[in-house]
Amino acid sequence: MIDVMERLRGGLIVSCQAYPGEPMRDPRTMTRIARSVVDGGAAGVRLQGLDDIRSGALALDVPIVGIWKDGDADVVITPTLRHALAVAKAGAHIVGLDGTRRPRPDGRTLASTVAELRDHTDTLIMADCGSLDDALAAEDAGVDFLGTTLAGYTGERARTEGPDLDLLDEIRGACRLPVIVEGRVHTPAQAAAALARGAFAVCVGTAITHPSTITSWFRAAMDEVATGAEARDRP
Ligand SMILES: CC(=O)N[C@H](C=O)[C@@H](O)[C@H](O)[C@H](O)COP(=O)(O)O
Repeated sequence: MIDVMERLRGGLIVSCQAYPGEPMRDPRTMTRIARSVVDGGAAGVRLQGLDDIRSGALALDVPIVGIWKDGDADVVITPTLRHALAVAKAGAHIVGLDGTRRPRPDGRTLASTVAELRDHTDTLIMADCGSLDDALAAEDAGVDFLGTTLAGYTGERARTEGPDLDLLDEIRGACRLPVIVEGRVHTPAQAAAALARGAFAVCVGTAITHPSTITSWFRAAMDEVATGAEARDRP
């Protein structure tokens, strides 16, 4: 097994996800995107869904953070032990799962989910956290990585425009586990700043792999100019 932790240290993880109903939601397409980001220097990828993970595991030689988003409860990222075991079996080197303190759909605690995963697999575990209290609880539960993935999405913290680097500082001040900064890293400068502030690795999704959102950013900026010009031209 590749030394997953060392290969990700200081690296860029690229999240390759398309959402339900989107044209790129297809394992072959996502695997091609994943191969492209690896060509560009990604140290690892984050893949959603068992088919994407299986396909990625065959085609890539970088660590895969696997998640399975399912259900319509609050907890959707690899919400139960069943999902986590399936993600590991599909070939993920790291199982990414909801690492918040919210109730999980199978009624298990994060700690018992982690313990069962340890008993049945040899994957590493990343907890997607939304606050410092989540990170402290996840560290106690025995995970390997803490992610800022859910900062701004659980009601415990404001949704910052860029990555929540204050949360990175707070977690680093209180926890000993490596922290992966994920969520709203939209520019290379933000990724570099996260690393400079002590992130173990940085995970970028939308800004690299979600063309419709990126396109909308360009449109919005251009529309502002067009609107301003119209206003100036008005008699
Ligand atoms: C909150 C949530 O459900 N985040 C998801 C987790 O897998 C993805 O939708 C994000 O794209 C991913 O975390 C990367 O973040 P960003 O796309 O902002 O770079």
